[in-house]
Amino acid sequence: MSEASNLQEPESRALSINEVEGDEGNREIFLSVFVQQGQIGLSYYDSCDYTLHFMPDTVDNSDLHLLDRVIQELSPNVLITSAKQEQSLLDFIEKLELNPEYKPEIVMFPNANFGLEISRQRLLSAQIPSLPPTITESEKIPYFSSCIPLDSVLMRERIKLICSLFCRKDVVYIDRDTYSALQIFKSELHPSVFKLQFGEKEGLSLYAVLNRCRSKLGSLLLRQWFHRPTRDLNILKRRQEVIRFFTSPRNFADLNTLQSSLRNIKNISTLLHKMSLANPKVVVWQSLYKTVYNALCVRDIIRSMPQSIQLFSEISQNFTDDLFCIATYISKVVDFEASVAENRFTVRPNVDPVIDEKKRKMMGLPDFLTDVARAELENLDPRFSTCSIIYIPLIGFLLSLPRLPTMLDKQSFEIEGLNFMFLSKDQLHYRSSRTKELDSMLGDLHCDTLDLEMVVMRKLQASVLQRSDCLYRVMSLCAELDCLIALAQASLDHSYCCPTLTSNHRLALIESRHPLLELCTPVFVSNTYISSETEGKVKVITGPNSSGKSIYLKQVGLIVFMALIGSDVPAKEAEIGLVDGIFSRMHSRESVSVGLSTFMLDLNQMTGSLNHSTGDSLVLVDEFGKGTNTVDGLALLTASLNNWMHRGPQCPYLLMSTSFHSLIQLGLISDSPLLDLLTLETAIEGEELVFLYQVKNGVCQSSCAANIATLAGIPDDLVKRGVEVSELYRTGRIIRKMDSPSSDEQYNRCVEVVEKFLSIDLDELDPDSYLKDEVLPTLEEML
Ligand SMILES: Nc1ncnc2c1ncn2[C@@H]1O[C@H](COP(=O)(O)OP(=O)(O)OP(=O)(O)O)[C@@H](O)[C@H]1O
Repeated sequence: MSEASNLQEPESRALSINEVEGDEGNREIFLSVFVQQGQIGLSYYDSCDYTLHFMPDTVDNSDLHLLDRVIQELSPNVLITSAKQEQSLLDFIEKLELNPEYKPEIVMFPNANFGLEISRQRLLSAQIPSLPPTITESEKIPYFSSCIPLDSVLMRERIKLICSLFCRKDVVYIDRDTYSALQIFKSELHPSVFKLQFGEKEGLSLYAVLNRCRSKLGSLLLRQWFHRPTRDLNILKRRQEVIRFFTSPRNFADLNTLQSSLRNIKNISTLLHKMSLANPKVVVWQSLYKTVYNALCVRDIIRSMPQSIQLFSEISQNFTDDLFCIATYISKVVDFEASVAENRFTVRPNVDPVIDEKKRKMMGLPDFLTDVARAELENLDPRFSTCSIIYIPLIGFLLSLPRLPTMLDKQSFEIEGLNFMFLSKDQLHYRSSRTKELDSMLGDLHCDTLDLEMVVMRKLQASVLQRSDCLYRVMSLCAELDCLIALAQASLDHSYCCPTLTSNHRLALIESRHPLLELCTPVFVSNTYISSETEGKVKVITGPNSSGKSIYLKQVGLIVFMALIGSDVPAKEAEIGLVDGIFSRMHSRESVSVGLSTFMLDLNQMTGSLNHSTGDSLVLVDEFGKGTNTVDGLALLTASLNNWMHRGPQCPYLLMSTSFHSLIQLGLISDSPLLDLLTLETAIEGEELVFLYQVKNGVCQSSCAANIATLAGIPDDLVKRGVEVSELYRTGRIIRKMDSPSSDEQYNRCVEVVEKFLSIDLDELDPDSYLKDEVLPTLEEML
């Protein structure tokens, strides 16, 4: 018998997301950075779920690549650092301030704030909801030591809660431009005016295609995986085994049931934070109950699955009976129906006999008060036809009478034997001897009940918070499960295959596809890419414009990326040797948005690829060198290509597309066993160029620019003239301007010049002035 079925099913009323999940719109991230002797210390505080994350001190290079990645992932609102700082960080901050796209607030604190002792003290004085409030400082030390090595340099100004390690071991390097060129993320403004306040939404991107997560926590974790592709085989294999399980057809039903439970798992960090406040709202209790109930449902299903799968056995072990206790306590204690009606925490009957007794009295009160009111009416001035007895918390019982037309001012409100209290909505309120009796007889029933219910609530809060460790584990395991089910679902929907991850230095993508373009085009032509030291690590691709070169490059980059987050990939088969970075030279950002010229952007990207790629990196270069004079661009491209090839085994997996056909025709590339020349197939049907998008070995002989121009709708006469000029240039003949005189006119001009020449009297001729005034202007005209 499953444990969740012993509990009452939670109400399916939609809860306001912001109330329970934290307000993403007002999310603020404070990143604290400290650089010392090539080591970088980082920690950040996320106001969305009140967590503090930190990264143990790590070596970073002089350009602070690691810091760049962290900033790219988090986009912190505030960057905190010490006023006394190393040059590398100062240079980094200076560059950051030049970026018009993203400007965090930079805050510098005195260096003393970053000392070890002061940081330790700050941590010890922090309020951690999962720890009992009575815990002493010396008791807190072992707790903190289990989360953070306290001998590491810590730098936080405001600390509330320690949560997870922010560890970046084995993270694959991918820069901002590559993320954008490969369309891994793509944020767009929300088209609906009603949703404008929520800012951006995800456009067509790899993240949007793979994100089938049902919980917000899952989506956040998947985003984190996207920012931290890894070459840690253990992590990747752990993810793959779960995906394998859910892509098996006999497990579809479980996949769907798990997804409907995961949908109801809310952000537990936020819930626990709200639980630690004085008076959590009813919606928080509802949400917590729903979360725990659904976590138990997840546990019940997972326990029936093979426990040889690491994630499943972790869920079975870590979703302990604490969850059952929390759910049982909440369902037995909280009266959700009454709580919603009264908009406050209300205790169920049979929890506390004193509360029950008081509530019983309160329930019987209306009838009793009607009798009292009837008796009071008999003693009143006969002008009053009605009266009632009301109860106001903290004030007590009052006699309420309708205001008569003759009662105009305060004096006229006075009635003998009664104390006038106040006037509200044409009702006069009095204290009588009978109401005074009621006060002493029934007391402050309502307030007493509230106080007693508060005491019960505090106990319940404490018992939830005591079990917060288990809840945090539930949160992270559910998020992981949600992400992996999402990846499995995407794999099923788009017929992906499971890549074989190896530490061999080989990439082999058989019949691979572009994961985004295949969704937008009716027929996608799949292509194979095999790269290793013996199978051509350097591929130079030539092909007419629009033949599919860029798509081929991007699809290789995307597939390798997908494998490095543990996902299945769009291919028939794939073998992925773990790469350490993906570098690219592709157009992604507009030059205006970064304040650099297009060519300068190209050069910056190429510099990064040349300086930081290793034998295990994947480098994608699309049309480098086109932004400047052809000869100079070609020279730079050739030099870069030769530089890579001369590195031998340290040459990266290089995929380079170019329309500089002379790179090959003029024999500019050094001979190397690493080199492989590829082209994209096209065919001419009649006059028309047909793109086949099939990659094959070889070199493209013609750019087919004229055919493509015709396809694009350029007027025929312009295309004809283009072909004519191109032919004249290739064969080294003179190219005449379109507006040059016709040959008849030219003949007549020549005759004129010759006649003039014959008529010259050579004895009287001044050669200099003749040359200047007659010959040169005529020559200019003729040419
Ligand atoms: N494998 C494919 N299957 C189907 N359609 C494709 C494929 N590859 C490319 N295409 C189509 O061809 C278009 C042009 O592709 P792409 O941008 O890669 O060409 P290109 O050779 O890089 O062109 P250019 O040199 O002008 O940049 C794509 O937008 C897509 O519609």
